[in-house]
Amino acid sequence: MAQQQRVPLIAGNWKMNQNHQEAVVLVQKLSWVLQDKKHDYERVEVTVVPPFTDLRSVQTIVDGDRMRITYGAQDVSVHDAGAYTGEISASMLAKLGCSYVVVGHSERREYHGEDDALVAAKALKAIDAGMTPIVCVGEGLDIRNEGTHVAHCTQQVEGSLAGLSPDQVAEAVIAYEPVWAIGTGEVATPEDAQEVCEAIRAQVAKTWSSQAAERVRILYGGSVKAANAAAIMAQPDVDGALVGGASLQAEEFAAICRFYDLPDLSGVA
Ligand SMILES: O=C[C@H](O)COP(=O)(O)O
Repeated sequence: MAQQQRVPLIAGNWKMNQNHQEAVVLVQKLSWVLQDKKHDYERVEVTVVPPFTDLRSVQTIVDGDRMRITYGAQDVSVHDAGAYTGEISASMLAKLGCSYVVVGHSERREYHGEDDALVAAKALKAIDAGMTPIVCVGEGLDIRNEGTHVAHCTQQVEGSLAGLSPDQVAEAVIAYEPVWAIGTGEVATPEDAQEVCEAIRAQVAKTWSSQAAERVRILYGGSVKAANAAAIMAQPDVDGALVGGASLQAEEFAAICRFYDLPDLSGVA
């Protein structure tokens, strides 16, 4: 399905890296590099997803310097307030100016036992607070080797967006991240990324609406670098990237954000 009016989104998930002082330096550097290249944020949206402890500092620098970079959080509580030690509510994140909240990242699913129902509840909390959830799905190596990865991912989409209306799904972001490609240097081929992103869009059309399918942005994540971004982003159902390791280097991340300037090296031996 053609990309049409979907504005690509490049999101940098810093994971548990960068203290609040380092965060300010990294955001400033990213902004400078993009400014230097006259980056058009209407053409490609750029967001960073720092640890919770950095958000206030990132908010201050983004607002103070009137940056066009947006930012988000890596997780959110399903609870609104109260005795939930260690949890952070959606309203707290909204108050910090977060535009996005990543939910259901494979590291949350694996290390914190999060299932699709919890992920859907978190997505709804983010939406209720005025933020956009980036809902992550993806298969492990065993499922990929079995060849059932498409069914696995479409089922995860069904479960992880359960309860959202077609309009809410249209405004959401889905990230397809094959677990075997995260932080391993093992990137899925552009065709692998397209296969699953296309199937996810078809599933959204079937379960929600064709309009939601046309509007929802679907990102690819897993060892995205400047060297492979152009080929991945050229796929018709890939609307951006969720970038981990490479988002910690301002120059590299800025190059990914400007993927349309990069050569497509996929055919080069
Ligand atoms: O959220 C980001 C993904 O887990 C990808 O991480 P990576 O780019 O380091 O493979």
